[in-house]
Amino acid sequence: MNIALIAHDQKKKELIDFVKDNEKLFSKHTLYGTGTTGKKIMENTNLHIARFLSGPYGGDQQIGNLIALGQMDMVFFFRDPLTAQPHEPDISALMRLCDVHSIPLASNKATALIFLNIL
Ligand SMILES: O=C(CO)COP(=O)(O)O
Repeated sequence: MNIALIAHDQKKKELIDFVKDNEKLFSKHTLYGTGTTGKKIMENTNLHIARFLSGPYGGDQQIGNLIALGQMDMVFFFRDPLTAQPHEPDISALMRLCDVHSIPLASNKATALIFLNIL
């Protein structure tokens, strides 16, 4: 599967720990990420992440493009609901495209844990 990994700054540690804990499962898939999230996951695991731009600079939109093209199977996007994001329209657009194309989106760890069953 093609899987996108994205986290806002306050959620990066949570996503990195989650990916580390499940590294063997994730290693079976092709992984994509926004710039900083992808970099930090690669620094903390042996996984390769195809990185796009950082979220505020267009990374969310680039991942949305792959969703629109039917080239993304699952999205893990640990969002920070308590901090205003300058690129909120891009974030909404990414989540909207997941709904338009019926792509599973885990926006928090509880959902991500359930998604593990189908990795
Ligand atoms: O802002 C993001 C998602 O909206 C994530 O971007 P980074 O991974 O570059 O921090």
